[in-house]
Amino acid sequence: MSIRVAIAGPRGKMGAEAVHTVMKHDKMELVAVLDYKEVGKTLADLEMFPASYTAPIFTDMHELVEATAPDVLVDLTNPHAVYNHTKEALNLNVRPVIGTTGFTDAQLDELSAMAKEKELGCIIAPNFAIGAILMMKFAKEAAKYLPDVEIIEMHHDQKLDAPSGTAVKTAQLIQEVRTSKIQGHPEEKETIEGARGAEFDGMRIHSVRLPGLVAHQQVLFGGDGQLLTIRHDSLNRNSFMSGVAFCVEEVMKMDQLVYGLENII
Ligand SMILES: NC(=O)C1=CN([C@@H]2O[C@H](COP(=O)(O)OP(=O)(O)OC[C@H]3O[C@@H](n4cnc5c(N)ncnc54)[C@H](O)[C@@H]3O)[C@@H](O)[C@H]2O)C=CC1
Ligand SMILES: O=C(O)C1=N[C@H](C(=O)O)C[C@H](O)C1
Repeated sequence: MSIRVAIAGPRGKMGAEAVHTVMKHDKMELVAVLDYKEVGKTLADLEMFPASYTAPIFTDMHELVEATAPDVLVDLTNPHAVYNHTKEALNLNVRPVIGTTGFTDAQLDELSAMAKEKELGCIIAPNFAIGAILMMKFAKEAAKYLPDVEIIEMHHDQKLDAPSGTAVKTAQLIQEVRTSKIQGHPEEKETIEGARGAEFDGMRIHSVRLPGLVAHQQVLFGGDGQLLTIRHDSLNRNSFMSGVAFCVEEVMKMDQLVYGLENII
């Protein structure tokens, strides 16, 4: 039996890749897509997709679910839309696989409680690329020994949220093992606001946005006379697609929310 998949954000950079991934997958069926405005009746009406892509386009999640009964909703939209999409999907007994970043801690807690109550799988993955998951795992390990750390994340200049979901997740994983400390000189002062980056439990996170970049992060650890750099580069959005397919299959076996692929690989 195929897994019935719906995708929110099909015209986006990630959404379009995910459409191709699901269409090519022999265990999945793309039953519908969700957009925020009327752009056509089916994907085939859009120039960017071939005529064989006949999944209908909806602008309302309730109508989409009623008409096409998806098992899974993959969301690749934006930080403003994703929370409501996730909530609506859970309410309609559709399992969310969320790649969109920008959740608050309170939203994650609320969605986790909802998924638990409904006994429904839900994956919120700040990064689907296996190399990025390994970077985060290695950074967590390194922080046990080298607690002075700064994160530099670098993305394309169309990105809406800063810091990236991956940088936040990396800092949270490091926080689990690192003795809390304020870094840098105790009396340091910024002469231009923001010069030292965002502060997370004493760590600093720096966000670079430039055309030409895709998604890159380095985690720098400083020690006595030494520097360790752990770096990951996504060179294209195909780097995320095996993770998307993995999550769609995995979420069908789950009955609660998981935040971060490091918990299930
Ligand atoms: N978890 C991961 O591995 C990755 C996550 N991302 C995240 O995925 C999200 C999307 O990234 P991109 O594709 O680069 O952005 P994008 O801007 O290219 O695409 C977003 C799409 O969502 C659509 N959209 C906006 N509001 C909507 C709504 N209410 N309903 C349906 N569609 C809506 C827009 O029309 C647009 O086509 C971002 O939050 C980004 O951070 C991006 C890359 C990898
Ligand atoms: O917006 C992006 O492009 C990406 N967003 C995710 C994030 O915020 O970490 C994942 C990846 O870095 C690409």
